[in-house]
Amino acid sequence: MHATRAGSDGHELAVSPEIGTWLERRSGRADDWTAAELVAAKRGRTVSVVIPAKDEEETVGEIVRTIRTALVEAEPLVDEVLVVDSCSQDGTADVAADAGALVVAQDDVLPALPRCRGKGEALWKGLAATRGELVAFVDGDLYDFTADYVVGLLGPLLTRPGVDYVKGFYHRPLAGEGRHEADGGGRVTELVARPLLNMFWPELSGFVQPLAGEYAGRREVLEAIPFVTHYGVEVGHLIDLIERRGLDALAQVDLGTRTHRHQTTQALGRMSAQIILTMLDRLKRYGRLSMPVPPATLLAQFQRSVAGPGTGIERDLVLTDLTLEERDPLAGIARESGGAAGRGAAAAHVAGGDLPRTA
Ligand SMILES: O=c1ccn([C@@H]2O[C@H](COP(=O)(O)OP(=O)(O)O)[C@@H](O)[C@H]2O)c(=O)[nH]1
Ligand SMILES: O=C(O)[C@@H](COP(=O)(O)O)O[C@H]1O[C@H](CO)[C@@H](O)[C@H](O)[C@H]1O
Repeated sequence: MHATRAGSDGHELAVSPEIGTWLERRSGRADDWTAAELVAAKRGRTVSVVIPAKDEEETVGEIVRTIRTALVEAEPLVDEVLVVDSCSQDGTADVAADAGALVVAQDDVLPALPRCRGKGEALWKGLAATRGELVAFVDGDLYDFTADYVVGLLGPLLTRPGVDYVKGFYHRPLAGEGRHEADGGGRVTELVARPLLNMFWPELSGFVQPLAGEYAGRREVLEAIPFVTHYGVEVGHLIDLIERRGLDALAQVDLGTRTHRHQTTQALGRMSAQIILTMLDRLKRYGRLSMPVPPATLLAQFQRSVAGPGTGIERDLVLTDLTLEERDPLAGIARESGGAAGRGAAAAHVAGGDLPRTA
C-alpha cells in the first residue's frame, strides 16, 4: 500500500510516519495463521466468541455452526461460543441454541442492573457472561462468514504479545434488494466515522474499517474500558484504546469480504447521530474540545406519511432520544460469585453527566 499520494496541486500528501510504520507493523491477513498453529500458540489461554444478535434467525445459526465445526470440534481454538439474544422478536435464541451456541438473554445477565438497549449493551453483557482470556466479537447478520474471520482476529493476540485489540477489515459490498455495489457498504464509516476520526484522532486514520463489527481483545483490556450501549460502541472502543493503550497496542487484519444485512438510510442516520455524539463526548472527555453548550440529543426525522396530513407537511415525524449511555468498565465490578455473569451492580450512567436538552 502506498502511504503517499500527489495532491491536486501536485505537492505530495502523506500520512504521518507513525501511521506508515503502524500500517506495516500492525496490519495482517487472516491467512497469516492457521487454526492449528493458533491452537499450539494458546498455551493454556482460553478463547470466547460473543455474537450479539437482535432478530438474526436467518443468519446466526450458520455462523455458530461454522465456528463450532472448524474451531471447536476440528481444532480446539475456541472454548465457548455465546450468542447474546438482544431482545429478539424472532427465533434467534432457538436457532442459535440448535446450532450449538450458549445463549443468554441480554437482560438476564447482571439482572440487578438498570436495563439498557443497544448493540453495545449486548456486547458488554456478552463480555460479562463469558470467561475466555481472549474475546472475539462477531456480528450475527453476516452472509459470508468463515472461520478464518476468527482465526485472523485471534492471530495477533496469540502470537504478538504487544497487541491488545484487533479489528477486522474487508471489502464491503452493498448488496441485496436487487442492488450490488462492490464497495458500497460501510456507509456510516465513509460518510461520518472516517472523516471525523481523521479530523480529531488522525492517529486512527490507518484503520480500514474503524466500525467493523468483527474484532477481538484481551479480556483484561476489554474489561478496563467502558462500553457505549448503542452503535457508538465501536468508535468509543477505538478512541478509548488509543488514548489509554496507544496505537501500537492495536492491530487490524484483512478478512477478505463481508456481506451483511443492511439497514435503512434513516436507521443509519440514527446510527450516525449516536456515533457523532459518542465522538463529541470523547472529545470533551479527553480535553480535545470544550463545549459550553452540550449537543441536543433529540433527533427528529421525517417519514412518508401513513396517517395522512397531521403535521402540516404530510410527513410523519419520527423522534429518537440519542442520550449517550455507557456501561462502566467491568473490571470495577465486584465479582459476587465465580460465574462470569455473577457480577454485582454496575452503574449505567448518562456519559458526561449533561442532561439532554430538547431540540
Ligand atoms: O440492539 C442491538 C442492535 C444490534 N445488535 C446486533 O449487532 C450486530 C450489528 O448490528 P446491525 O446489523 O444492526 O448493524 P450494521 O451492521 O447494520 O451496522 C447484529 O448482529 C445485530 O443483531 C444487537 O445485538 N442489539
Ligand atoms: O460501517 C458502517 O457504516 C455500518 C453500516 O454498514 P452498511 O452501510 O449497512 O454496510 O456498519 C457498521 O457500523 C456499526 C456501528 O459501529 C457496527 O456496529 C456494525 O457492526 C458495522 O457493520
